[in-house]
Amino acid sequence: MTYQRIAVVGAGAWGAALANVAARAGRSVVLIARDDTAAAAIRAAGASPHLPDVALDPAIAIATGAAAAAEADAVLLVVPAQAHGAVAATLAPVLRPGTPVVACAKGIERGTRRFMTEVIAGSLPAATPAILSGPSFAADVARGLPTAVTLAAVDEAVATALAHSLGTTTLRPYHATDTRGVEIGGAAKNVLAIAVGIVRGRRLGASAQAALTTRGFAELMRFGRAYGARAETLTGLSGLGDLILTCSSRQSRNFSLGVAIGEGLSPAEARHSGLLAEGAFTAPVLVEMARERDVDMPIAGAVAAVLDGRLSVDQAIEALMTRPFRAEH
Ligand SMILES: NC(=O)C1=CN([C@@H]2O[C@H](COP(=O)(O)OP(=O)(O)OC[C@H]3O[C@@H](n4cnc5c(N)ncnc54)[C@H](OP(=O)(O)O)[C@@H]3O)[C@@H](O)[C@H]2O)C=CC1
Ligand SMILES: O=C(CO)COP(=O)(O)O
Repeated sequence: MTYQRIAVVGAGAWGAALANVAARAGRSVVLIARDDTAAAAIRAAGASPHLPDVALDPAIAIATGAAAAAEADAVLLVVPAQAHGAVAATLAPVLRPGTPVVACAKGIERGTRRFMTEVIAGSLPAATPAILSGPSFAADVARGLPTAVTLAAVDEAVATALAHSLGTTTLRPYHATDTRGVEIGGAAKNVLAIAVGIVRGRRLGASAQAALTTRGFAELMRFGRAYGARAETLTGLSGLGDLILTCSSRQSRNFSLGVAIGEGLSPAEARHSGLLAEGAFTAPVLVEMARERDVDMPIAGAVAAVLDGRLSVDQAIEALMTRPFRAEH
């Protein structure tokens, strides 16, 4: 089974890339921008202003307003994590019951401490929540470079149908049912990438970067286990895979935020780049949730403390390096 009519809600870098993916897979695609001004700019440029160098497939319809999603067989929700709930709620009056709504953001909702599929279930109780995550830079995906992601829904038939609807010879979606594992991997890796970026910016060396990425992965695994994820999901594309990508490339906005802080910008200055770094929003809530279940996450804790000014970069490094020696596992 395939979902033929796809609505992509959110016309930033990732929304534009996923709209191109769906069009390339032969689907009928509507890309829904935030407002008429944004839609007009996209139509004029033939591209999203957030991904200006990659042309949108001309077959993609550009629209505004939730009503444009009314005919959709499946919806990709591609706005920032903190906007998922509000934007999903606008779709409630128009979607048919049971329509799969795929969260494409990587984060945890602050305040409510909800994962992305929980946010969708809260705003759209009649929809079928799903999640897409994995190592995939929008620019690479939009250009048709080879990439692989995980697409999860609790009902395996839905996950499989979504994967068949979006998969092409350049984007391989692996289907899964562990939605919790997939959403935890995507959310946590952004926070850890900020830490590794700081180490790069401070020029602490490739060995330190590898150590921090690995110990970061241990934190991601501990958090995942405490919140019901399966280990094999966390070692898959949306956990380890995305962590490796995001902790090693300047293409990542989270890693780049860390680099800027490591090079000496204050967190406030570094966050003024205008680029979305989801890890900065997720860090405090990730740390709160870890504490709640007694999960030790010193690297994520250090990122949260640096971002909100409780620790300087040097104090955070010292705190991590002077922790008591312990067994690796
Ligand atoms: N870029 C990437 O490589 C990847 C991104 N992701 C994830 O996708 C999500 C979106 O990222 P990305 O597309 O890159 O971000 P961008 O900043 O490129 O785009 C965000 C889009 O969401 C819109 N938007 C922002 N706030 C709201 C709101 N309150 N209501 C409605 N629309 C809103 C923006 O509109 P406007 O332009 O008007 O502000 C913009 O179109 C993030 O969670 C990210 O982690 C996942 C994989 C890859
Ligand atoms: O999630 C991504 C790649 O998988 C994109 O990373 P950034 O949001 O850090 O740019």
